[in-house]
Amino acid sequence: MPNQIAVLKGDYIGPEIMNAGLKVLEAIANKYGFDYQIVEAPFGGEAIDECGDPLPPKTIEKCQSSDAVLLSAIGGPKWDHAEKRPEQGLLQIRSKLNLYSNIRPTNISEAMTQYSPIKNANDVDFVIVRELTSGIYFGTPRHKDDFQALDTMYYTREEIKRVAKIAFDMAERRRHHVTLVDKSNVLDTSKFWREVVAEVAKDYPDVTLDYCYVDAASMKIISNPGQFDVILTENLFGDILSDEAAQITGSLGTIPSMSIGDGGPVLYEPIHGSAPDIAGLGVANPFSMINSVAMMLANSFNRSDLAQKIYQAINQVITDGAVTPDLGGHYKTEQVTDAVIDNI
Ligand SMILES: NC(=O)C1=CN([C@@H]2O[C@H](COP(=O)(O)OP(=O)(O)OC[C@H]3O[C@@H](n4cnc5c(N)ncnc54)[C@H](O)[C@@H]3O)[C@@H](O)[C@H]2O)C=CC1
Ligand SMILES: CC(C)CC(=O)C(=O)O
Ligand SMILES: [Mg+2]
Repeated sequence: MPNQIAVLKGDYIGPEIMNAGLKVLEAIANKYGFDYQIVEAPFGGEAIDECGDPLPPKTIEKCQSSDAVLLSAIGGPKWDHAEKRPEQGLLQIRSKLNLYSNIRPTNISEAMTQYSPIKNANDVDFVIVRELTSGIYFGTPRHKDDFQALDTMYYTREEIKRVAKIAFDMAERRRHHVTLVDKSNVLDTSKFWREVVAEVAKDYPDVTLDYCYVDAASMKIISNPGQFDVILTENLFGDILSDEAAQITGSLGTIPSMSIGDGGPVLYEPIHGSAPDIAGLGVANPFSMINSVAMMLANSFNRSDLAQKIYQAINQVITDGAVTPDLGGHYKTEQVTDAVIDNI
C-alpha cells in the first residue's frame, strides 16, 4: 500500500508553495524510491467558498485515514469579515486530530548565516515546543459587544503535562536543556505551568530546566539565541515567539513545523500565514513547505535519508544565492524549486 498523504493546499500563497513542495516530493520519490499517494481535500477559505465550512467533515475524515497531513497556509482578507473564518478551520483541525504539540525548529545552517540579521548566527539551534490545542485560542467564555470583550486563558494539569513530556523527551535527544517561557510574575496560568512542568522535570534528571519570562525571552531570541535548546511554552506565546525566531534565520518563509499528538497522523505545515501581500506574484519562498516535506519524510515515513538529501539541496541553492526576494534574491518560487530539484 502506498503511503497516504492528505494535502490541504490553503489560500493565497498556500497553493503556490504547496505546488513547490509536491514537485520536490515527486522528484525525490522518482529518483530514490518512495511510494505515496496524495489525497486532496478542501480546507480554509477554499472550503468556505465551496461549502461554507472551513473544515468540512469529508476533509477531517480524509486526514484521519491518512498517514500524514501536509497543510499550507490559510486565511486572508477575502474572509476577514465572513461569518466563518479560515482560521477557525485551522484551530479545529489541530483540535480534532488532538495535535497538542507543535514543534517549530530554528537552526541556522552555515549557508544561511549570510541572511541572518543577527550576529553569532552560526551557533543557533533551538526548537520551540508550543502547546497547540488549548490556552487563550480555545478558552471559554468568550464574548464581545460594543462595550467590552473577553477571552479566556485556561489550562488543565493534563494539558500541560503531556506537552511538557514532549519537550523533555526532545531535550534528551538534544542538548538536555528546557526553558519554560511564561509570564508567571503576573498570570495564574503561568504559575500553574511552572508547578506542573517542575513535576514533570523530576522524571528527567539529566535535563536542566530553567525559566524565562516571555518579554525577556523575546529579547534573548535576538540578543543571545544560542543559549536556547528547547523552549517550552503555551499556545499564544509560542505563536508569537516562533515568528520572531523564524526571522533570525533571515525570513519567516523558511521554517517548517510538525504538530503531534498521541499517535494518529502528524500534521506538517509552514509556520507562516498565507502572505496575501505577495500572492500571485510567484515570489513566495518555498523553503518552508519544502522543509515541511522533508520533516514529514523523516518523521512519518522513517526516510531521514530523503530528508537529508532535501536539506543538502536547499543548502546548495542558498549557497548559490538562488533565493526569493524575502532573502534579498531575485528568483521566483518556481526557479528556486527547480534549483532544489536539480541538486537532489
Ligand atoms: N498557519 C496558517 O495558516 C496561518 C495563517 N495566517 C493567516 O494568514 C493571513 C496573513 O497573515 P499575516 O499576518 O500577513 O502573516 P503572514 O505570515 O502571512 O505574512 C507576514 C509577512 O511575511 C511574509 N511571508 C510569509 N510567508 C512568506 C513566504 N513563504 N515567502 C516570502 N514571504 C513570506 C509575508 O509576505 C508578509 O509580509 C491572515 O489571514 C492570517 O490569519 C497567519 C499565520 C498562520
Ligand atoms: C490562526 C493562527 C493561530 C495561526 C497561527 O498564527 C499559527 O499557528 O502560527
Ligand atoms: Mg502564527
